[in-house]
Amino acid sequence: MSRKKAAKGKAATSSPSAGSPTGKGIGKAARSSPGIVQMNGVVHPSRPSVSNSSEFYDIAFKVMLVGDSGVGKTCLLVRFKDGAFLAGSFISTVGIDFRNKVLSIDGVKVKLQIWDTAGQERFRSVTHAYYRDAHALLLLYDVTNKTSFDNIQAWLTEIHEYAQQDVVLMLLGNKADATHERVVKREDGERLAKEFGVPFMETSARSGLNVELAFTAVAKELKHRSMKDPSEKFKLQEYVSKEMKSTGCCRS
Ligand SMILES: Nc1nc2c(ncn2[C@@H]2O[C@H](COP(=O)(O)OP(=O)(O)OP(=O)(O)O)[C@@H](O)[C@H]2O)c(=O)[nH]1
Ligand SMILES: [Mg+2]
Repeated sequence: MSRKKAAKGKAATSSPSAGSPTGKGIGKAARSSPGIVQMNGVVHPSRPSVSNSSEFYDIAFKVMLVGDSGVGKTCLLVRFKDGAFLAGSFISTVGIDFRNKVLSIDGVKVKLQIWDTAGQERFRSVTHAYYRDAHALLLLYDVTNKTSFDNIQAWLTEIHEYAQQDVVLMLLGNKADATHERVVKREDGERLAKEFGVPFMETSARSGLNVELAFTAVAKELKHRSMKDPSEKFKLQEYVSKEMKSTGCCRS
């Protein structure tokens, strides 16, 4: 399998027309710059990147982070990408942003292009434009914020409306480290996820709990789907449950 070179992540604009992950935007990017084109649900680079990144990859996918403002989407991405926690004052995302990360999954280099959306209502129309090209969605709520949990149903309705039917979806209850402020029990998250048939785990961008696992599980599922190898059976829900059990509740 030939290796492609990953473009380095950089801030995107709040307008879908520039650096857009939409079909239209991709087409433009692929023509005018080292970009990406979409084939059979898998994103391939149109040609080797000329960016300053040295990371090669075999297959690439788009993953979108969604959920209410303040649930920790940006912090989760920064924790995954840089292994750090963005402490201090809360800077709400404007429009949309993205970062790339290449993971090695069973010997295959899987590039995740991770889109960090703005949770604020006023940017919702921007987010809508990006859904259709997402291969996976990580839907977050904040275990210390009941409203963010109650809004999950509305997010799921929106996902049904705008995302691909076969999008890989996972529910994450973030800020699991905040024991004293917790208002949503883990069982409540589990119940909701079961009701909607989506894999679930609690995470913490602060401690790193399950952050790697969440992205790896999604990358494994996407890689499995794209390879369509019948000898290799992979079930996202089972993988998540097994990984969670093997490390108790609290893998970091
Ligand atoms: N204790 C704790 N705080 C967190 C965690 N993740 C994020 N935070 C805090 O929650 C606040 C919001 O985090 P962000 O990542 O900016 O939230 P967001 O979902 O990106 O918000 P928008 O960009 O407005 O949609 C910040 O003050 C973070 O420090 C976590 O895992 N634990
Ligand atoms: Mg943000």
